[in-house]
Amino acid sequence: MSEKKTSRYAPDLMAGQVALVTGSGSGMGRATALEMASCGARLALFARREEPLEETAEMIRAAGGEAFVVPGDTRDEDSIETAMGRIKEHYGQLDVLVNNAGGQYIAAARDITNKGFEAVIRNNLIGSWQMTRAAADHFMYENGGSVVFVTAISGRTALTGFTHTVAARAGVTGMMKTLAAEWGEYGIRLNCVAPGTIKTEALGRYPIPPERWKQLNRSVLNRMGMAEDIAGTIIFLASDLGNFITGEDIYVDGGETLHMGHDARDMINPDMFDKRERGDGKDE
Ligand SMILES: CCC/C=C/C(=O)SCCNC(=O)CCNC(=O)[C@H](O)C(C)(C)COP(=O)([O-])OP(=O)([O-])OC[C@H]1O[C@@H](n2cnc3c(N)ncnc32)[C@H](O)[C@@H]1OP(=O)([O-])[O-]
Ligand SMILES: NC(=O)C1=CN([C@@H]2O[C@H](COP(=O)(O)OP(=O)(O)OC[C@H]3O[C@@H](n4cnc5c(N)ncnc54)[C@H](OP(=O)(O)O)[C@@H]3O)[C@@H](O)[C@H]2O)C=CC1
Repeated sequence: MSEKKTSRYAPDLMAGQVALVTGSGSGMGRATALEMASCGARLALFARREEPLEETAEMIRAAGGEAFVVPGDTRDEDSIETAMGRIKEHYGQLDVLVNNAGGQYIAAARDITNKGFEAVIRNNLIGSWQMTRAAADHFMYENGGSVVFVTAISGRTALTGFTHTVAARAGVTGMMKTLAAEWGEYGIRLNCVAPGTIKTEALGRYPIPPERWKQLNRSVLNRMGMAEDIAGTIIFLASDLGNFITGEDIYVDGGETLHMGHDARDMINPDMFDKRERGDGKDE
């Protein structure tokens, strides 16, 4: 169930559409770009490092798809303007924007400086705003479109060690809802996908050995999330499948955020809750 799957949607689901995915040189961004290409979308790949983007583009081309690399930084207006201009020249249209780029560092709130807080807000909130505003200005006010933001589960629960990014992601969700209300009349839909703990290269950047992630994972589905789990939901929202969905915030966390308060399994007898063979009920 957890193995990587490709082409889960119809191969023409996104035919004729152009999609820009930020942070598409790795992790969820790459998985989304690959799967969108397998649905017939033509891709524009955006991140700071060109080499990983070229690798993604090569993977797409090797599978028969079309991809175009536009390096840039979501915090840098000039690089965004350049990217939009190049997309206009190359494809002449942009129908889907996935704001997936982001990142932060772990720190106790008492150790976060104002400069550090601002850096994380810039990377995760302001960057997403700047991309979205530019996509609307250049393409979507005129022709409509769909925007998906990748956030985090922090809208529903506290996430100690991440005060700055929780503030940024909650900001993205609020911004998304308000833009959805304002921009419906332009035919622009906006939604968020909030991932739980997802097994990507990024987890390797935390000071935790890989096996610890398995222990720390609170998904009720007994596995870690995969980049493809997130990609599938992003495509559902971005494509025509989500045609009447806007202003939504979908959690893809394997039930991670179901845990609130006490857990009886820690207090009573854990065996009571063990997985058991079920009878047919006749003798019970
Ligand atoms: C959401 C839940 C789960 C999420 C999972 C993932 O996201 S997986 C993704 C896994 N993670 C990633 O992918 C990592 C991505 N993270 C980053 O790229 C950076 O954290 C960034 C977003 C702040 C870069 O913004 P930038 O280039 O604008 O920043 P800069 O380098 O110039 O620093 C500005 C200030 O920020 C502070 N500060 C910065 N780093 C640290 C630190 N390690 N330690 C302490 N403090 C730190 C410091 O105050 C610094 O000022 P100083 O003291 O130098 O005068
Ligand atoms: N993995 C997880 O468990 C979770 C991740 N998230 C978030 O989901 C998103 C994807 O995560 P994941 O795939 O795991 O992470 P990755 O670090 O693999 O991907 C993030 C990508 O964003 C790009 N990026 C970062 N900052 C910028 C920027 N300022 N401008 C342009 N590109 C940028 C990076 O490329 P480059 O360095 O080349 O610019 C990188 O490829 C991120 O926003 C992450 O914070 C949220 C919840 C959980």
